[in-house]
Amino acid sequence: MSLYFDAVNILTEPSSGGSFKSRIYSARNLRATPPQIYALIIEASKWDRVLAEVIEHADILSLERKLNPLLALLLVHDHLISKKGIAAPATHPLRQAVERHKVRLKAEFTKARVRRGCATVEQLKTALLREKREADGGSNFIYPRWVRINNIRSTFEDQLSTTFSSYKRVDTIAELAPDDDDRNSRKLLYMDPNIPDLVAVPFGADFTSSPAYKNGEIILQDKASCFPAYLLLGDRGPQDAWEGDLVDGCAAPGNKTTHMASLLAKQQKGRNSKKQIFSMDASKVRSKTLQKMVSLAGADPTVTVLQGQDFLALDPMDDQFENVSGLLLDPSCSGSGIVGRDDVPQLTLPAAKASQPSKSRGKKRKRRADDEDEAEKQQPKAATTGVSDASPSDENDIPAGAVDNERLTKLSNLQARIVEHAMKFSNATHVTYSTCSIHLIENEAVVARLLASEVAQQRGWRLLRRDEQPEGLQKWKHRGVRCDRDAETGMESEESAVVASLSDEDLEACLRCWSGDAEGLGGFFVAGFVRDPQRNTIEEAEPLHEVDEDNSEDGWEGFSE
Ligand SMILES: C[S@@+](CC[C@H](N)C(=O)[O-])C[C@H]1O[C@@H](n2cnc3c(N)ncnc32)[C@H](O)[C@@H]1O
Repeated sequence: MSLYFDAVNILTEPSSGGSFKSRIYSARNLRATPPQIYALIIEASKWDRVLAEVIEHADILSLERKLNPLLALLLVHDHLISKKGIAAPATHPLRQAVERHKVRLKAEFTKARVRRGCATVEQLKTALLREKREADGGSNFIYPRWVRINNIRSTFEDQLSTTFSSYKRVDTIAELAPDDDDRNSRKLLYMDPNIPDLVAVPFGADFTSSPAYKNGEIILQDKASCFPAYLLLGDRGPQDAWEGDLVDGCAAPGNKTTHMASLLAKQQKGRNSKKQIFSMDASKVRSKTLQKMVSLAGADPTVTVLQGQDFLALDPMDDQFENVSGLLLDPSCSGSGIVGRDDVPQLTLPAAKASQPSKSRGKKRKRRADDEDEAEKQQPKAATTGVSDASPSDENDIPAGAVDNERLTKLSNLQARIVEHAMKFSNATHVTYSTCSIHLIENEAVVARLLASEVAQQRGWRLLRRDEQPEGLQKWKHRGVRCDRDAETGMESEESAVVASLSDEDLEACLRCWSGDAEGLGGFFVAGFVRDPQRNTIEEAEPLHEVDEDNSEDGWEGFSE
């Protein structure tokens, strides 16, 4: 019986990140084996819609007060579908609670099959998969697994002939959508047309035990997160490779730093790598992850990690940074673009019934205290389960969730300060600013503020136009918006509280990603700034990093540890 309680616990506890399978395999205090629990949940999720119907029509939740909807669904699954039946002794009270109703359950199961016009149980299984797919909204909302090939340790061609050698090429993201029950084992590969060295595979693909992943030859990084480094370093080759130093000012856990290092390695093929990237994070704890990622990617010769370094406390006039020409800024944001891409199966549960006098009430039964108490504790949490909170992406330090206007304003103030600071580096010519937020106040509005700022005006910073962007990004069609988008309809909202005062050309220069469309991404924003290196009128710049007490985020959880 512990199998069913373990499965219920796994499905109802909050997500702690990682794939669903890895969470089961790393869970503590399980009494059943992880393969048994995983198989039960995956199998039950294929039949959930019909089982919910059967349980409701047989009315067993009213009759058996020890059962809750999720537990009933798992038990009835094994009772009706599994060859071995319920994995518990025949005398177990919960097994009896189901088997007492076996005639009714079987009759309702047959009726549900006939209602769907299926002659056999096999046909019913296929019909249910189709129903589930349609209920999931078809193939438009695909979040594949994005894999970036790390040029420091490998090449695109090497990976195609090793890690992905058994994968079949597909031409669209939609083809990566689950169209059968075997989604985790299908080996399909989509080559991304916008970002070099990036591929997508079906979400369930697990590389964590592959040599390429363990050796840092491939890095699991979402497509949108690859925009900033590519926007900054572009399509250069050995002839016109990036020459100056680079700064990643808000770098942990290090996806964009290692992407910059990979792009440099590709551009500088054959030449000795030298320290060229200063990568830092204000959080000491996150800096440790940053250092680990840099080492795993083989980027130590190129990257100097400044652990626990506040970017705002760097002196842009320091000799150390004299050769810095490009800066990538991906500061803390609301994370409102992060999508919950948990692969936990979504189970449709039978409706819970108000407890009615049970047939078994009053009968003296040997009490199985542990199991029965546990069954009572495990009350249903929702009509469907397996929907855990969107876990924060590793990249974002602030968990996604409701954010109020005051908080958004504070965030945008800090974001603008960080990019303005970057614009002060004496020989900087390129800066990128990005967020995984969908809010205009953190995106186009920050860009508008930056363009109007004193440092941008004095030093001639302007946006990198669409026609100047790397080829792959010029092709990207989702551009800046003037008003916030309505979360429901996706249309620009006329009532948007913030309106970005940017020209059409400036909006074209901004790149946006949206969740819920056919691109397979979450919400993301990035803009590149450039300036003419000859224009340099700010040597006597204002004092550094004056903390504005009103807007100070120092005491605010999320930025500091
Ligand atoms: C969105 S995350 C960066 C993700 C990272 N760019 C990547 O791609 O893996 C923002 C990071 O900025 C750091 N941060 C925020 N303010 C900072 C500051 N003033 N100086 C340095 N790091 C800062 C946070 O600690 C957090 O790790």
